[in-house]
Amino acid sequence: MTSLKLKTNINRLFGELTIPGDKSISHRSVMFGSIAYGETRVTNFLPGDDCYSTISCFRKLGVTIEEDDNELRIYGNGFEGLIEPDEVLDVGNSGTTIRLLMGILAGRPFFSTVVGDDSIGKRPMTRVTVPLTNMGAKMDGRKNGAYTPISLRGKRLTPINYQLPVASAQVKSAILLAGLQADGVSTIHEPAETRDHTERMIRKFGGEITRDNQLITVKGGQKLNAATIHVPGDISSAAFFLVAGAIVPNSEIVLKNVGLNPTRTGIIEVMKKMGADLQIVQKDDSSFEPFGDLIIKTSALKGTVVEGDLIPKLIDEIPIIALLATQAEGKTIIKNAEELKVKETNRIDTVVKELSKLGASIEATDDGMIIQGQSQLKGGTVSSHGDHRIGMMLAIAALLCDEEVILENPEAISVSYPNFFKHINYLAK
Ligand SMILES: O=C(O)C1=C[C@@H](OP(=O)(O)O)[C@@H](O)[C@H](O)C1
Ligand SMILES: C=C(OP(=O)(O)O)C(=O)O
Repeated sequence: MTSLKLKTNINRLFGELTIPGDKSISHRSVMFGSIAYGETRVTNFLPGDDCYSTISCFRKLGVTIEEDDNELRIYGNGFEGLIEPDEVLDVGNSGTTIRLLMGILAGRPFFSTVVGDDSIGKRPMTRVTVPLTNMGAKMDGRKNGAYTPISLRGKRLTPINYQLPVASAQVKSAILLAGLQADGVSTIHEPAETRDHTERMIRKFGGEITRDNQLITVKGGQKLNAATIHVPGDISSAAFFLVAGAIVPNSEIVLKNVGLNPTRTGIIEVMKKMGADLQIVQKDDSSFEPFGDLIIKTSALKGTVVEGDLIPKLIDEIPIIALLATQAEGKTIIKNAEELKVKETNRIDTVVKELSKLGASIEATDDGMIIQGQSQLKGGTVSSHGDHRIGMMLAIAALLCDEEVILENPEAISVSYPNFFKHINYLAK
């Protein structure tokens, strides 16, 4: 494990950034390219570790995937084109890869084993193994099938009518990918709307899927055809610079080509409610995923409450929203966010622990956190705990610190944003 001296005490952030490709959409472009027929071309694919884990798994399943500087090309032969892998499928640190992959493998008539790193080994898998087993797949794993390694033998699947016990796009997507292989029509009811990239991908690849309020319906046996995908920038990555621009004095940042799918824009809603000087310009709704440019300027912020159906629309942004709240006037309360406990780390614990070290006034609750605003942040040694979003949040916090800040395990950041430090250095020039 290495450590890094972070940039501190910054007077201003200024300039224009093009945000790298969306992680959720990049994963799905490889998966759908692999289960469709023909040559899928993907531009602005995120070159993050998690997305390379997805590519590596599908190569082991027999799919030819070529990559050069500008483009990814995936040569799919339908679900039937996937073959039994000779090796275990290693998803690294990626929850999205393992859960969606299991949905695909559930319907394939061969044996496979999925594994990941230590963090993946602690994340719950029953949420996908239960519905997929109900559809007919055979699966087993450590602790009665709850944790990796998990072995699977896919089967001919029966459709399912399923009420999701948690608002999770990964679980929904795993069932949809299995549903596409089932003998009949499956329905999924989600307790709150979650990111809908899988639904949009099904349509983009020529399939049909319908939604009526929180009820989603998909028919098995549809043939998907290759597509040309341009991946918009990741709003979850843009979030770090939206917050940085709002809290570092005298700043103005333009963020280009940011994905603005309404199931992902909770951070914009919250920042506007807190009083952020944030504008959306050049919005383009004509593509399968909307995108646009964002302008953020230093802002006078006030505390807020973040809760309820908004949580799934900003789940990955909560660590950076917590930092934002340390600079707002008054109290911010984050509730109904217990899902944070089962991410790359327990993000309630790691956010509270690491921001407290820098002098923030923040306490953990059962389902979120309470933050008292307007703290002067100081220096210290902090850790990403191997969680990319915690590492990036701490690097943005350091910009406000007037003493030295050392970040342990900064490498984790390459999971979703390999150029992150380059982008900070560019804006803080
Ligand atoms: O479907 C996806 O691409 C994702 C869904 C979310 O997870 P959950 O489905 O577990 O909420 C999110 O936290 C993750 O970063 C990506
Ligand atoms: C939770 C995350 O990803 P995953 O679940 O794919 O590991 C994330 O990127 O914040």
